Amino acid sequence: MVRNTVRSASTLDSTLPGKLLRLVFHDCMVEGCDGSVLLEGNMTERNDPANTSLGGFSVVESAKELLELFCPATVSCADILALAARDAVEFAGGPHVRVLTGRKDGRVSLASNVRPNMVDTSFTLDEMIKLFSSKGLSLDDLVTLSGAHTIGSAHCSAFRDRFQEDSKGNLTLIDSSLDKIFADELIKRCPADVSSSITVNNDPETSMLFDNQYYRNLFSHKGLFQSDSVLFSDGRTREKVDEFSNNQESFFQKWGESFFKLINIGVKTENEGEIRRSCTSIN
Ligand code: HEM
Ligand SMILES: [Ca+2]
Ligand SMILES: [Ca+2]
Repeated sequence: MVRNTVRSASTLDSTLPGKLLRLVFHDCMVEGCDGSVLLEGNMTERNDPANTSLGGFSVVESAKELLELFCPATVSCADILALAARDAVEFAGGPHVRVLTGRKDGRVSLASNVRPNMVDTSFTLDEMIKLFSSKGLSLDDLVTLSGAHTIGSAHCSAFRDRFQEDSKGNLTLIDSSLDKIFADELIKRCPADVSSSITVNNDPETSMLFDNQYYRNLFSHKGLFQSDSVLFSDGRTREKVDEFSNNQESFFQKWGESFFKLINIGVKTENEGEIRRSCTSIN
């Protein structure tokens, strides 16, 4: 049922696979993979600036409504999210990977929990390594999971820190790790006074396809975020980038392992959680 819901929604809206994949990442980093990111309310995780550009919530809710009709109180929102992200990757051309189920939904969702647990594009490699390892994710997992940026898009503000605005309102590149021609294209699409709704493809070459193009882009200095570029510029991660850019099979195989680790972070069982009736509020 989750699969069919994701398939039909993604056929109508091709931006959904990227949204669903990002959504599970933001769920699992905060309070574990427990659907905490789905809860609506005044001070919930969704209100933190890192989460205001998240999407795909309605797909999770549609799958939930269907499941509640056919097997009430059985499938958690946290499981739906993990399954939906897995299917989204597959529909975008990526590998099919296994997902275990049995996650309970959490009852806690606090905006103040997001900042200390979420990565930011301005992070150094050391900061990213530290945060990932606190979730049980290794350096190789970081390189592999960053490959998610082979699909989806980003708002102009997400990479604005790579440019500086002069007194006339013109942007200039201040980050030498970015290709100049690519930077000019980004400035054209995202001038200083750009509307906050404008987005740019994460992968300028194959934005709809889950492939290893992300790693090739890093080689040609076309990583969109500073946190992407650093994976190529730092010797500790460059070797994996090199391997994945030359060998899609190897990326797909490692993706299965790393994604499996991601969607099992801090899983709640038994009385640690519940099976929500609706994904946007606790029972
Ligand atoms: C390692 C550090 C990471 C940083 C700093 C980062 C940051 C970002 C930012 C700023 C955006 C753009 C959001 C927007 O403006 O709408 C984005 C998009 C995205 N991220 Fe990441 N991300 C990271 C890792 C990951 C991981 C591990 C995954 C999943 C496994 C992921 C999946 C995605 C996807 C699929 C999108 C596109 C979303 C869409 O199309 O709506 N990211 N990321
Ligand atoms: Ca969570
Ligand atoms: Ca791609």
